[in-house]
Parts: sequence; C-alpha cells; structure tokens
Amino acid sequence: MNAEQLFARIEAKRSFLCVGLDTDMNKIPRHLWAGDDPVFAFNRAIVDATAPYAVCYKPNLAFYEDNGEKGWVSFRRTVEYIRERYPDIFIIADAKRGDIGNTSKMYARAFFSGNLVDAVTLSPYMGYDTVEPFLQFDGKWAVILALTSNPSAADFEMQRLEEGGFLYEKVIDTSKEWGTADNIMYVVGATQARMLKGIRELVPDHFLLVPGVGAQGGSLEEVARFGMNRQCGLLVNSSRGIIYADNTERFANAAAEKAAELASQMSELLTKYL
Ligand SMILES: O=C(O)c1cc(=O)[nH]c(=O)n1[C@@H]1O[C@H](COP(=O)(O)O)[C@@H](O)[C@H]1O
Repeated sequence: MNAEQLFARIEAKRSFLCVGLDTDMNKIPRHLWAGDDPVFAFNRAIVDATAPYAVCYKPNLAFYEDNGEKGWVSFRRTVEYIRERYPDIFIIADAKRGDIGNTSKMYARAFFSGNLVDAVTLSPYMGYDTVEPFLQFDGKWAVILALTSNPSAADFEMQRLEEGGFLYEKVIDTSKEWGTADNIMYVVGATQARMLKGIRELVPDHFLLVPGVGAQGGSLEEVARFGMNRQCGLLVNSSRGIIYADNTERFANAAAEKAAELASQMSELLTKYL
C-alpha cells in the first residue's frame, strides 16, 4: 500500500484511527479465559466491532511475546484474520526493532514475507543499515521512532545539538533521505502535539503514526491542527482507551462506541483542516 492508497482509505471511512491491539491476558474479560486462545478470541471480537471505524490496527508485540510460543500464535492468527476479513485495513507490527543490517534483514523477512503486516516500528539509533532491509519490500513501510510520547523522550530525543535543533529533528532530517513518503513514516507522540508544526516543516508529506491520545492524555484536536497535511498524513492510535473500555460481556460494543466517538471527531477534523 502506498501513501495515496492509505489516504483513499482514510477518505472512504472519514477516519484516521489506528486501534492498538495491546492485548493483556489479565485485562480481558474473564468469560474468555476458558477458550483455547483467549487473546485471539478477544482480538477477533474487538476487530469485528471496530473495523467500520478503523483504517489501521497496531498489535504491540510485547503483549504477545509475554505469552511465549502461544503469544506468537495469537499474534499470527490476529493479523491473518484481519487480512482475510478486512483486507483494506493497514497493519503495523509495533515491534520497535533495529539491529545491524544482517540481523535487520531477518526481522524484515519475519514480518513482511507472506504479507503478514504492512509496516513495522523501528528504532533508528543504529543508523541506516538497521532500516534499509525493511525498505526492500514493495508496498511495505518502516515506521521510525522520532519523538515518542513517554516522559523519558527528554533523555535523548529532546537533547539539543551543538549544531542547532533537537536530536529527533536530526533523526528525521537524515532518515527521510533513506526512502520516500511512500515507505517511511514517523512516530510522534500525541503528548508532543505542539512540536508537530516544526516536524511538518521537515517532512510535509510523510505519514505520522501518533500514539498517546486517550490513556496518555494527548489531544486529538491539537494533533490534527498541527500535524495534518494535504493527504491527512496522520494515523492516530488509541489502545487501552478503546480495547479496555469495558471488561464485561459487552466489551466489544463498548470498544465500538469508543472507536466510533474518535472516528466522528476525526471526520469533523478532516472537514476542518484538510
Ligand atoms: O511506537 C508506538 O506505537 C508508540 C510510540 C510512542 O511514542 N508512544 C506509544 O505509546 N507507543 C505505543 O502506542 C500504544 C499506546 O497505547 P495507549 O496509551 O494504551 O493508547 C502502545 O502500544 C505504545 O507502546
């Protein structure tokens, strides 16, 4: 999928919502625990309920790896289910990988061969050869961490450089030359919305993955005001705020309501800023 196709899907649904599948066994409703794969059963219900409002799903690998071998099976079943039932929906494996070229090549194959997912989140701090293998797959994306939503973003990303600017700006400015706006996206936390104005000067055309609305307190309105471009250019993620809206038997309906609420705000913001 390229940027134009992604934008077409955003326009069709009037939503730029990414639902984060950060599925924690301890937080899913008890009645699901008895089945053979409770995580998959939960994800399937969440996906079926939220698909009308979402253009993207983002399973975070940590939540699957925590369950060992079974976790990897739940992850695979989830992405295969989305592919089969909702082939238009973009899938990001939130794995935050990044290693020497020879190793990154294996990570890229693990996620992209067999069309498992469309994109993988990557840490850029080991440089070009960590990202390059992910750019060798047609239609696939590297999602590079730029300015993250966590308080500790101040430790490195927000460091001022002697040459001027912040380290995250250098990361964006350098790495944008490695690929194009059709295969590189940047992560910018919604809690950093005001910095989006400067980021848009560096990458006016790139898509940005923006987590941090909902549970982390970021403002959707500010994200759209400072970050939207001509092709929307935003995928805004919410995980806990949607998938754990309720932990009774009506959890999927509650998730759908939260997703619909966000999508309706997004529709208004598309009208206002696009
Ligand atoms: O790469 C990410 O997705 C990510 C980057 C970032 O800066 N902040 C951030 O919260 N995330 C991820 O986005 C999701 C946010 O989840 P909620 O806070 O529950 O909506 C989690 O999977 C985080 O790991």
